[in-house]
Amino acid sequence: MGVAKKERSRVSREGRDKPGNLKLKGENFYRDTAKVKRLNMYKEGRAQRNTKGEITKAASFQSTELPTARVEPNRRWFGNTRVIAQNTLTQFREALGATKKNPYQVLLRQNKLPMSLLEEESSISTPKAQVVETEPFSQTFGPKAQRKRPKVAAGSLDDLAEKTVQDHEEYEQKLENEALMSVETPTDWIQEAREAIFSKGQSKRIWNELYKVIDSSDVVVHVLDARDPVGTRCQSVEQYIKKEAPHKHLIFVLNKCDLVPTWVAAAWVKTLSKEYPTLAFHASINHSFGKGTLIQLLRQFSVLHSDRKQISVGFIGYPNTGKSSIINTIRQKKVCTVAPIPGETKVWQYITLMKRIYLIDCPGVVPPSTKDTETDILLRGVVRVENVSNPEQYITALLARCKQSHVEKTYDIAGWKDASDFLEMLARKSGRLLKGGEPDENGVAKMVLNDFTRGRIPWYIAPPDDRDDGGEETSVKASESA
Ligand SMILES: Nc1nc2c(ncn2[C@@H]2O[C@H](COP(=O)(O)OP(=O)(O)OP(=O)(O)O)[C@@H](O)[C@H]2O)c(=O)[nH]1
Repeated sequence: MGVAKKERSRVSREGRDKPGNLKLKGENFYRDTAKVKRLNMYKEGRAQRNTKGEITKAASFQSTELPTARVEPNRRWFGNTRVIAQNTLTQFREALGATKKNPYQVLLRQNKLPMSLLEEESSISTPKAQVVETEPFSQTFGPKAQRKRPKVAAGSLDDLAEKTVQDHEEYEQKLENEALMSVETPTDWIQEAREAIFSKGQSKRIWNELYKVIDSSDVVVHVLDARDPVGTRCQSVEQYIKKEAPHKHLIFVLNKCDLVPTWVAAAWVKTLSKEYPTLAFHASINHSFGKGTLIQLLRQFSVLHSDRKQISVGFIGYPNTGKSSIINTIRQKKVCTVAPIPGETKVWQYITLMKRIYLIDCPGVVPPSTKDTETDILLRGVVRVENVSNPEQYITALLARCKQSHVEKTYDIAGWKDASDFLEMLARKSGRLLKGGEPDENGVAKMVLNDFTRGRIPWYIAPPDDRDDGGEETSVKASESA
């Protein structure tokens, strides 16, 4: 019996209606043209060799005679091109550049404008040494080269030193930004050396929450503490927004203005307004300040984006600056949990302010920085004081930030020589003694630190002197009348 016949009888015996692997004559038995073509294509992929293994005919892809693979140029490619004169370009750059830099003006329809013409950065960030364009090759290189001295960026040693310092600062800034982008801190060795509690607000989880809030917001409200706006400013986050999401509006809200004299708040608003629109605020459900202005501003943003169904406003900033309190104040209701301890807000939270405006509360974040000491971090209120193991060591720095008369008035004591003496006097005055009459310096130091961060002791960082207009001065001074 032939193979085909055997196979057919096996298939019928097993009761199957389809033949097995064996090909039977009939339908699909012969290869059709398409299949033959495909099989030949596979075959051509290999080089043909003789019995010795030498290639007699190269595979098609190995052939040196390549077919012409050229896309024919088309006039339509250039149909959407405009040519503008140099002076028109300059006018455009001046007019739009001024508007773009002004924090109180908004550039609408950025997608429709040739924004790339405004930014000349690309040519600056990748400078090309256009040597051959400016001097012929023979003059620049080779045996007849006339060029002896290399052209360096700095003219003198001082210039070079200055440039090195500048480069170093830029490098540090870059590291910080990279850390921010990768949600990892570049300063792992610093983190390890520090107590874990001083790394609060820097965890991956918190940064992820921050990114979620930034991504979902059209307006980002950066909440600063009026007593120390520079210390509670997250510049790396600002730069991140400027670079990655320039279409989002960023504004500053200077909260806790009730804890500083009016002139200090006014001076800080003036200084910070040069960079971003800044509002002074006092968060309180019944006796607030700045609530109307903030709501008005948010309404203006919603009008600006009238094409959208709603806008989202994200509140970001250091822990304990009062983000949740501001939301409660403008909602006139306790919608977010507020506490005098940092890290109260754990995850982001959506709140409806009105039909077209949503608010988002974000946990407090602390940007990784190589410059901040543990004392700076503690006195900014980032850390829960009860977890600090040696609170006494920070009292010297604390006393240096406050005016002596205010501390005397707050605790009704006077004439201490140093921080330890101060703590002892305070412990005796308030009756906080340990067994055997020893003053409880640890407990008293924690109390003083809490009073400092919660505003019982008046203090503030002096705003920069308006006369020199430098915007850098942050010397520590105590308040005149808080
Ligand atoms: N004096 C004064 N205290 C304020 C003001 N705003 C907030 N606070 C206090 O600051 C503390 C922290 O407020 P929260 O609203 O919890 O701060 P937060 O920024 O949400 O804090 P995290 O949850 O850690 O991110 C609370 O004890 C508030 O009562 C203000 O304008 N003035």
